[in-house]
Amino acid sequence: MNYLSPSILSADFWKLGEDIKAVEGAGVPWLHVDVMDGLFVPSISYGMPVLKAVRPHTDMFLDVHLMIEKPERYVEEFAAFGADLVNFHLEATEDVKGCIDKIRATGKKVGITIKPATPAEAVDPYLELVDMVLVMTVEPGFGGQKLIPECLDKVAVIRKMITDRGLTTDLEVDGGIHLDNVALALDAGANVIVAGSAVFKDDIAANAKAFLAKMQ
Ligand SMILES: O=C(CO)[C@H](O)[C@H](O)COP(=O)(O)O
Ligand SMILES: [Fe+2]
Repeated sequence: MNYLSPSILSADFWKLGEDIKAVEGAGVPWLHVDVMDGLFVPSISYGMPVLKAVRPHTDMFLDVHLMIEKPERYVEEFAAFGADLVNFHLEATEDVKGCIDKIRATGKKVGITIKPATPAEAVDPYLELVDMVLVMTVEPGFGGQKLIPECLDKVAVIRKMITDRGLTTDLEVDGGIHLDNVALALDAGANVIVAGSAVFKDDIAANAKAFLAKMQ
């Protein structure tokens, strides 16, 4: 099953609710929430208050991408504020297993994320423990960047690991995905597609529907 997860990082925060309703109305199942701390990545986005504000107004699956140092400090709070899945970066913590366990204990789904320079093999020891692997296809920190094509090779490697072990782990790509390259990501083995700047511009519902049509 394929899922589109539009990133609200590129939404218009003056009318965030309206932008979210546009994608929900188009039939989009997931929503991607990027949290940046200005330390793990060079920018600061938003955090719990935005998640808390959005949660009561949508049934979409809230896919939270933590780009923060020592995520174990906050994963329980993000779960409590309405995340359905909490993704954290392997590079951001010295205790990956402990962080997975903390998220698991909240009853929410667990995702692990790797930056472009981190090899696919880094996820190997955790594959049985998580619901999703997120492969960054740009350097985390900003929306609107260009896809790094080599990252799709890692997607193919991780999809093979998942298949070989008989797992049902979701595999997400994030960064620089547009209508003209989404097929490459799907072909590499991704089944969850994040798109920010390609969705939250002009006619948002039409953009979302165009992605959904390419993802069936
Ligand atoms: O995690 C992210 C940035 O660190 C965003 O989810 C990502 O960049 C989405 O934006 P776009 O589709 O415009 O590249
Ligand atoms: Fe993201």
